Amino acid sequence: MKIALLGYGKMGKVIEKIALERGHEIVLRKSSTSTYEGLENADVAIDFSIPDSAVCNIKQCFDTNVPVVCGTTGWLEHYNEMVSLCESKNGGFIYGSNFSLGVNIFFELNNYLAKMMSNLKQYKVSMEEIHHTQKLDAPSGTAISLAKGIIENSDYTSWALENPTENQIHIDAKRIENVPGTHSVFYDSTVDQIEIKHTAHNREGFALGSVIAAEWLVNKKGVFTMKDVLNLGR
Ligand SMILES: NC(=O)C1=CN([C@@H]2O[C@H](COP(=O)(O)OP(=O)(O)OC[C@H]3O[C@@H](n4cnc5c(N)ncnc54)[C@H](OP(=O)(O)O)[C@@H]3O)[C@@H](O)[C@H]2O)C=CC1
Ligand SMILES: O=C(O)C1=N[C@H](C(=O)O)C[C@H](O)C1
Repeated sequence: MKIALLGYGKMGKVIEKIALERGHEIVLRKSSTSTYEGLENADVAIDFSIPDSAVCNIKQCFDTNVPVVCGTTGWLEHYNEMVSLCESKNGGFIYGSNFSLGVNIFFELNNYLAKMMSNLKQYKVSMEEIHHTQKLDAPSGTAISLAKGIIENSDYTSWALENPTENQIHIDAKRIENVPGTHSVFYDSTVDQIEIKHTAHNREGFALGSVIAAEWLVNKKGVFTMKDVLNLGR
């Protein structure tokens, strides 16, 4: 499979290593200063760039008729627009806030726990995410997905980084040198605390998940998620 890497930073380089190990070929390594030359030869593109460039990169893939897996976070206000564009251009598109298998299982666990806790009003939910200091967006895309899962299964209505109201989920976004990504969900009462937590030890899980998603997306049309790729059911 011929892969175009849109973004060749910390993630792009780990994705390249795993893609080569799995027998794929890299036909483009795009950074902020290079062009899209080579994209037209790709079977699939994998975008791990920056919040400000993701939309432009995705559009370029649709225009070039190359299916695209996007792991870049911090651009979600344009997600619905990209879904409509994908449908109108008959493209292939997967966005995932987190491509690791562990986090995708954690998402399911979070939904289940939120449903169970929804009638137990003595517990108050909150979240913490910890990432390296180079991260451009806060809260993390993963934290936003976790909050969405809680909102869909409870009476919480939105999230807030500061001064949450009664119906808002507080997300504490911490930045600590060299942390690849740690997410916790807490339910606190006056007598105890329940905590679920996912800790990434390195970036390999994210990268492997994105390559598996790319292998799955080739020759497919439509908008999908990691849940489809991993066949985790609806
Ligand atoms: N979904 C998931 O599983 C995961 C998502 N992420 C997300 O992936 C993104 C990238 O993370 P990371 O690799 O750590 O970040 P880095 O800062 O290490 O790399 C970003 C790369 O994007 C490049 N870039 C900037 N502008 C463009 C552009 N217009 N087109 C193509 N590339 C461009 C940069 O190029 P230059 O060097 O020239 O500036 C750089 O190579 C982030 O949004 C992060 O949140 C991260 C890990 C897992
Ligand atoms: O920027 C990162 O590094 C990460 N970003 C993703 C996010 O915003 O959730 C996924 C992972 O936690 C690492």
